[in-house]
Amino acid sequence: MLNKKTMKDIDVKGKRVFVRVDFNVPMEEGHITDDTRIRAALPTIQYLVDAGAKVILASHLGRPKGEVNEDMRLTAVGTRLAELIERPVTKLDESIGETVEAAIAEMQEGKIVLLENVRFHKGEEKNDTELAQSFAKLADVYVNDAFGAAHRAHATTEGIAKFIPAVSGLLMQKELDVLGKALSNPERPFTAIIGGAKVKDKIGVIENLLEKVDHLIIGGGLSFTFIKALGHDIGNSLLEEDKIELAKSFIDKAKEKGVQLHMPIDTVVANEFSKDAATQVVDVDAIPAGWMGLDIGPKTAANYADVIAKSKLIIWNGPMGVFEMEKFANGTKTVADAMAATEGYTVIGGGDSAAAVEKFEVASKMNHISTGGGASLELMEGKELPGILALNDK
Ligand SMILES: Nc1ncnc2c1ncn2[C@@H]1O[C@H](COP(=O)(O)OP(=O)(O)O)[C@@H](O)[C@H]1O
Ligand SMILES: O=C(OP(=O)(O)O)[C@H](O)COP(=O)(O)O
Repeated sequence: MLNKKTMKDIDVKGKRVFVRVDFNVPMEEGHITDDTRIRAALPTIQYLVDAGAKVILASHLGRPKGEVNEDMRLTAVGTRLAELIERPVTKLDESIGETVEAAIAEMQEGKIVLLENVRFHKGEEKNDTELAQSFAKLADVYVNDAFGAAHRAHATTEGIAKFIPAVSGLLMQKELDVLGKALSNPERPFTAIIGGAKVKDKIGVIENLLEKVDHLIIGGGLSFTFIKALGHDIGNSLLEEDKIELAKSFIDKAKEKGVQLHMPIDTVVANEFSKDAATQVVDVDAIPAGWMGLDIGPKTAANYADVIAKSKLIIWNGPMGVFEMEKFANGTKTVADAMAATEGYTVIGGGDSAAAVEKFEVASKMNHISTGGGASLELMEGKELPGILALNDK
C-alpha cells in the first residue's frame, strides 16, 4: 500500500489510542440489520486490546446534520460490538468534553470505550480545527481504520491527524492492498456497475469512470436522471434535476471514449413507495405519470447479467432497486447472482451492495467485499483519499 505508517509501526502499549472506525451500519427500528462493518473492524480492535492499548473508538452513524438525533446513537452498535469481541464496551453518550475525559482517565490497558456519534457535532463534517483538537486531546495516538469514510475530510477522519501521531489500521490496509492490486492494471473487459440512491455523490464519479472502464452499467435511483436526460418522462421516480445536463454529457462522452454505457430499457414502477404498492413492468419510455421506478425490469436485468458474465473485473456499487422490499428486489438479485457466477474478479463496494449480497446469500462467492462504497469508488477513479493522505509517512 501507500507509504504510510501503520498501527504495527508504533508502540501502543499503555497508550490512549483514538481509533476512527466506520460503524455506519444499516439500522431498522433501532436494530442493526447488517453488522459487516463492525466485524470488519474486529482485527484492529483485538490487536490493540492484546497489545495493551486503551482503545477509544469513534464513528459516525447516518447523517444527523450536526444535531443530536436519538435514532442515530451508537448504543446498539456498542452492544453488538461487545457481543462480537466478547469483552465489555463502555458506550459514552458524548464524544468530547469532561465526562468523556473522565471516563478515559479511568481506563485500564486493554479496555474499550465507544464514543457517541461524532456527527452530532456540526464541526465534524466541517473539519473544524477546534473540534479536531478536542478529539486529539483525548488520545496519544490516532488510528484510522474507517476505510468507508476515508473519502471524507472530516474532523475525525482528517483534521485530528494534524495533532497527534497518525497511522492506518488493519482494515484500512487490507482494503487498500486488495483494491490497489485490482485497479492498478485492471483485467479487461473492466465493468463498473453503479446504482443506489446517493445520486449527488455518485453522478460525478461516473465522469471519471468513463476514463477507466470498458462497460458502465447504470441502475437504481441514479438511472432515472439518465432516463430523463434521454428525454423520457419518469413520473415520480428519483430525480436530480440539476444533473440532467451532466447526465447528457456523460452519454456523449461514453460514445467518444468507446465505453459501452448500459442503461435500463425497462423498469418496475410502483404507485407509491411501499412494500404493498401496486406494480407494473414498463419500458423506460412509457413510465406512467404519478408512478415511480423502483427496480430495473427483467429485460434490463438479463442484459446486465450478460455483460457481467463476459467481464474479467467487475466492481459493483449500489443496488439496482429498492431491494429491501421484495417487489423491487429482482434486479439486484439477478445482478448478485450474475456476480456470483462470473469467472471475472468481483469486488463489492458499499454498505447496501454488501447487504444485498448477504441477503441473497452469495457473499461467499465474491472475491472482495469492500466496507466502503463512496471510498472504493473514489479510489477507483484514481483520487487520493483525504483520510489516507493525512496519515504519517513511513
Ligand atoms: N429506484 C430507486 N428509487 C429509490 N431508491 C432506490 C432505488 N434504487 C435503489 N434505491 C435505494 O438505494 C439505497 C442504497 O443507495 P446507496 O446508499 O447509494 O448505496 P450504497 O450504500 O451501496 O452505496 C437502497 O436503500 C435502495 O433502497
Ligand atoms: O456508508 C458510507 O458510505 P457508502 O454508503 O458510500 O459506503 C460511509 O460510512 C460514509 O458515509 P457518508 O456517505 O454519510 O459520509
